[in-house]
Amino acid sequence: MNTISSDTILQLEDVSLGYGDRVILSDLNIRVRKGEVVALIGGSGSGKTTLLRAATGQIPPMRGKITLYGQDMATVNENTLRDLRQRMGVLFQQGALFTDLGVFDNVAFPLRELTHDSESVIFDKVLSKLDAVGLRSAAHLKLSEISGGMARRVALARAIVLEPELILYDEPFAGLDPISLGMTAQLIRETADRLHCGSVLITHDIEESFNIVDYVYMVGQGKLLMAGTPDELRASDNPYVQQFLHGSPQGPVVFEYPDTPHFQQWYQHRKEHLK
Ligand SMILES: Nc1ncnc2c1ncn2[C@@H]1O[C@H](COP(=O)(O)OP(=O)(O)OP(=O)(O)O)[C@@H](O)[C@H]1O
Repeated sequence: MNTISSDTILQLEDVSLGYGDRVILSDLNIRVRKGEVVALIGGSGSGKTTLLRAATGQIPPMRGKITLYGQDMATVNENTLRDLRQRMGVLFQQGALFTDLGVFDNVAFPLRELTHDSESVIFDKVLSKLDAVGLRSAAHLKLSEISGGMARRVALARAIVLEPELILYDEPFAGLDPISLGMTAQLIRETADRLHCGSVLITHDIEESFNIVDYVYMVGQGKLLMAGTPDELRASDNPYVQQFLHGSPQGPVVFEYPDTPHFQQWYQHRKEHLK
């Protein structure tokens, strides 16, 4: 039975993810539709970046099925995977701009690499995307001449310049001042509405993201803790959800990295050497 509806862009069905034999997240059921902005929230080390890696085909699921644009990721070959990735924009946590290229050329890079657009088309597209992030008049600058927050906005312009069908944002609000933060949130919403693309937003910023997202998936304790609209999460009496939403240090959210046999092995080994 095909469980994918035509407007579904990304779907995870009963997916477990991890590295080697260590399971990080299990039994994930997630769906992102066209035009929808979805937030992925959870504590540090809960597996959010791991989930993004799985969605982009960088790591295979240990169990379950990941479908992107209707294609089962487990069955696609390298060429198809490359095509699928081209229809996807990713804004990584560390903006990952090319330091030897200036602002304009960084945003132009995907167009020059992946399209046959003429330089005059590229000129218009890049300036329009820089305009969208408020940096049109910074097009001529070198990366060494812009601030960290501006660099993140350049990275955002680059992530949307190909007008992708799915955009993955890894902590787009990190390191932004309150004005840039609000502007970036609005831009993410407007981009989704205008391109009718799906958007996945990894974030710790509950307040800002809840203003613009349609749906929230909250991960923790190795699983999906809750899925729902921002209002449903706010109304939830799940203690983990409440602790996370209110940023309380007391509660079920574990701050400590979990003890593992690998750590114990390393610890004993080190101790032996100290004797
Ligand atoms: N390449 C890897 N190999 C082995 N383990 C990894 C690897 N990458 C991440 N992990 C482990 O997977 C777990 C989840 O990490 P992940 O980066 O997905 O968390 P996160 O929710 O994005 O965290 P943060 O909010 O701190 O960025 C962590 O315990 C981490 O140590």
